[in-house]
Amino acid sequence: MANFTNPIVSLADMEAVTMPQTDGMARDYWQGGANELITLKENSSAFDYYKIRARCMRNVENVDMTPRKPLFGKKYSIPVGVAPSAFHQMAHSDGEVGTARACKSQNWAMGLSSYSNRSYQEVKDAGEDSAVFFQLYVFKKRNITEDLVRRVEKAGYKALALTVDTPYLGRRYSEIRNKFCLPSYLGYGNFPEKEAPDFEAAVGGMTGSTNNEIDPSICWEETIPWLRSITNMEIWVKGVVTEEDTELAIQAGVDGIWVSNHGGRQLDSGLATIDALPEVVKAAGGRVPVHVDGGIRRGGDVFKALALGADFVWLGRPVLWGLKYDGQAGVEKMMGIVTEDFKSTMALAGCHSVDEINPKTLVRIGPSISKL
Ligand SMILES: Cc1cc2nc3c(=O)[nH]c(=O)nc-3n(C[C@H](O)[C@H](O)[C@H](O)COP(=O)(O)O)c2cc1C
Ligand SMILES: CC(C)CC(=O)C(=O)O
Repeated sequence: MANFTNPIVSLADMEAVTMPQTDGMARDYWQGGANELITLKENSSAFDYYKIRARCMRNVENVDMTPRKPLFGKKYSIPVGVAPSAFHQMAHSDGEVGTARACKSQNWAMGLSSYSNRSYQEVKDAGEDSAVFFQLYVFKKRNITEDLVRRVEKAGYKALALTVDTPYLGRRYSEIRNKFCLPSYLGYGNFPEKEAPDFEAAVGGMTGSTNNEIDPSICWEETIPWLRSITNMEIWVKGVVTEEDTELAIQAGVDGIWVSNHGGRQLDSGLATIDALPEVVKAAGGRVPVHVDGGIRRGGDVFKALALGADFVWLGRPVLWGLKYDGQAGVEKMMGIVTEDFKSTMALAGCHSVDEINPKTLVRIGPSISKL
């Protein structure tokens, strides 16, 4: 564990103490985003436009944080999970296995990145019922993708989270400037040696080319039916932010929608996800579950996303801060902070259960959103 003197009481504290002790290349990779970081910053700041309408005198001695609906038949502790992010061994030698152990011990759900350092099998063994989503990038070499999908299904993952906001990597200036590359002692856990994706070459965005390039031609008509033809896992799409794509996704037969802008790492100047969420929830109309990630750092942020209709929310960067802080124990500490903060928000807002967190518990102030 790094040497920290002050108690860590918020995720902001955890970020503040871990980042200065993180090697520059890793720090830029985790903290960075696309272009001028407008969407990255607004993902968090947009939460402040939503204010909670607290009810009082409601006997909140007991507060139940269990999610509204089970996820893949399981009741997790809280409707908050670990979003898939690449290369956890840059934060701690246990990598994604440490993350998975924390998820299992705290009964949280976890998504694993295609680009994990530890393998999908090691993570499944460590996380068991917590390791549910396998985040999928479809590669130009479809045989590599197909083989991977079949292997993760056999390992027991419940769903693919097909990332649909990354036909090319966003232009992340810090990664381009410092020529981001995976340290040579780390590997790509999910691919046999000869098929390892060449991520470094993709860092230039559209100008890059990779060994296993992400396929920019994926589309509703072709890709969802193709995935259906090769797997019985559920197929979710991660990166939908509009009502139009919500409808197309449902028409294509997806099992769930994950509202995301990749933590502001892809298209800059896209809407903050908390602002995109209501239109997706409305368009989905209860036909499929809707999850969201992006900028969630406080119990109040979780509350607001649930009030706007999300069934579940996911955390990206805070997991890396936790891993950096103290491996599995650091991730558990991060989870403890979020849990405590969410419980406190529910109680102070007068909600006994997640079911009571609905749009009436919120108002939005500040600049309004209108379509042109
Ligand atoms: C360092 C890093 C790596 C990521 N890698 C992936 C990835 O491999 N696949 C993916 O779909 N999303 C990836 N994401 C995006 C996350 O899944 C998630 O959408 C985002 O981090 C949520 O925003 P937050 O970090 O503000 O919580 C990554 C995010 C970060 C910060
Ligand atoms: C290896 C990358 C493609 C992982 C990713 O999605 C990201 O860095 O945002």
